[in-house]
Amino acid sequence: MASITLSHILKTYGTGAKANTVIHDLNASIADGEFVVIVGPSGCGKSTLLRMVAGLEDISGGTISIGERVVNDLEPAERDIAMVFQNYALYPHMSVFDNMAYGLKIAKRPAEEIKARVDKAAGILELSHLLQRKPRELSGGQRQRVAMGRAIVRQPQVFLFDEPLSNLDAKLRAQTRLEIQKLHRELGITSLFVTHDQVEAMTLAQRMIVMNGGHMEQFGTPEEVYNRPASTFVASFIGSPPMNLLQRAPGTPDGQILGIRPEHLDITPSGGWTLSVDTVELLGAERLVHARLGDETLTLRLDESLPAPQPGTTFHATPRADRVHWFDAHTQKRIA
Ligand SMILES: Nc1ncnc2c1ncn2[C@@H]1O[C@H](COP(=O)(O)OP(=O)(O)OP(=O)(O)O)[C@@H](O)[C@H]1O
Repeated sequence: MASITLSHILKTYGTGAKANTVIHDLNASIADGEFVVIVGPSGCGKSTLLRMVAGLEDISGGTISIGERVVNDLEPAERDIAMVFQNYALYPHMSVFDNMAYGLKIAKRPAEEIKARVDKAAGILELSHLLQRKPRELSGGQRQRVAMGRAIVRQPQVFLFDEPLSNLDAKLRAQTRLEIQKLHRELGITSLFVTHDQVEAMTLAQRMIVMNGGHMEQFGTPEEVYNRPASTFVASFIGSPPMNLLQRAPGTPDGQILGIRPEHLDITPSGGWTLSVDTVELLGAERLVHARLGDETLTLRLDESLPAPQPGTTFHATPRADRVHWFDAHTQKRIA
């Protein structure tokens, strides 16, 4: 196992007038054994960053270290990493056993050792009864487990996951998420996991890197990112529905933005803000009330058991004082 240190990482595609910098001076230290999720919208540079750690993409500037070694100029095979991809990348003509054993065969490990390592990984992943099948005879979730098994048998210092769950349906995704958590608890291997899904990020991460346009907006635990978002971008990217961001709510100083999450607004008989209801959505255990405050819109999340205001009516609500966030309207950064 090993730590990963990203120091002043820069990535530019193309040269001269066509140069396009997609990662800007990124710094992060991932501890030995830590599970870190890189999350952000499409095109923010998260796959590029992961691929640079893997050695599948050149590094334009800065250094990447795995443990004590600077790996900038090492081939992927020399970095002691294993990567799990979205499309599984299994060999269709090989059995599950051979797919999992492939890397060890290439590394010329003895046959007994290969069998022992594959059997152990198959046991952990509940694949023991499927070892003689071909990938086409497996479900999507089982294929993903084989891809993970192939990574485990190599006993790498670092696991890299590139959106490994995005081809699975919602139920399998949730189940595989739990399996990955369990696997990490058992093996404790330093892991970097890329996703655009904030729920996946919040549930899997010990710490998460939130990226936007090639910049790291925040690096923190899910609790820190949720409770103290570093910018309006993080505030609206993490959390569903997103945090309400209001520039003209009563009491908002000039040049500042008030942030309040939908669940942190309380309906009151009078006082506070006067809101007019646009629409109400029932989600099961809770209701979303979409309302207007002057010319701005906001959302409240209410327990389903509470009486909900009706569309077309007005009501009063008060933001919980200890849950209000302030951002600079110019820089969009959190005001301490
Ligand atoms: N080979 C390439 N040549 C030029 N530009 C590239 C290349 N690969 C990626 N880019 C650009 O780099 C930026 C980051 O891409 P990257 O694939 O890392 O984003 P991402 O956050 O992983 O997005 P997604 O979730 O859609 O995969 C994008 O603007 C993309 O267009």
